[in-house]
Amino acid sequence: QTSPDTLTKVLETKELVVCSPGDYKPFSFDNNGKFEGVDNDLMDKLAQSMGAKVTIVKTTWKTLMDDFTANKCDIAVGGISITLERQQKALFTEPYFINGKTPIVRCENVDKYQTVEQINRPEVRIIANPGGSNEKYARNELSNANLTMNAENLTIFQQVIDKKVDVFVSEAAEAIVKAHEHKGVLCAVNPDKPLKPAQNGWLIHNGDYRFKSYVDQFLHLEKMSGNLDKTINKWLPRD
Ligand SMILES: O=C(O)C(=O)C[C@]1(C(=O)O)C=C[C@@H](O)C=C1
Repeated sequence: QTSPDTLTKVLETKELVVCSPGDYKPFSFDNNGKFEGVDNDLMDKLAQSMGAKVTIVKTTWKTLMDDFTANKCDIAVGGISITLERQQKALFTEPYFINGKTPIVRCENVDKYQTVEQINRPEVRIIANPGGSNEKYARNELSNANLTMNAENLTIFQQVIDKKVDVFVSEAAEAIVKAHEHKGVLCAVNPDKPLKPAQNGWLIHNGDYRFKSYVDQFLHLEKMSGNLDKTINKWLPRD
């Protein structure tokens, strides 16, 4: 089996095909059919460096690895946590964001849900979106809590606001964005000290070290120039 050569393909076709679930602010979210966020800005710039344009292929957290390994796209983005399980199926770029599991709660409950011990109890109603690391974390680390699965990520926050559930443990970046969108109503519990740390990266096809090296260098230059921080700050409110 020959290794994939994504760089040559993109240079020739002038198209960078990007998989994204598109349900996760600040990284990639579907804004009336247009995918926006940190990762989409960076994909536009990455494509531009190869004289190419981005085509988005929408995926889901459940189907992400299957869609990627079935070659539906050249690179996958959208706030993907770097995990060893995923690394067994594909390569990751260098990390570009430090993240980690962070409870999102109604603000009056911040003191109540500071630790895993406080959340992992039968009387605590938690919620999760299917297919990604949030579901895994809820099932593995919060197995004593009362879990409701919510088919899609976007409507979870209203369930917390409406007191249908008490805690959504998600990633720090999303917790910060949602606390900002629902100021005084939803709060992120210690987003700077996650319950479980994670870093985000992008998926590169197995064996394609040439493209990995290219994208890693792109990220390295974005970091050195300060542009990565600028792009993150554009989408991630700090208040
Ligand atoms: O699976 C992952 O790696 C993610 O970080 C994605 C994930 C999740 O864990 O489900 C994280 C935050 C968003 O709520 C949506 C999806």
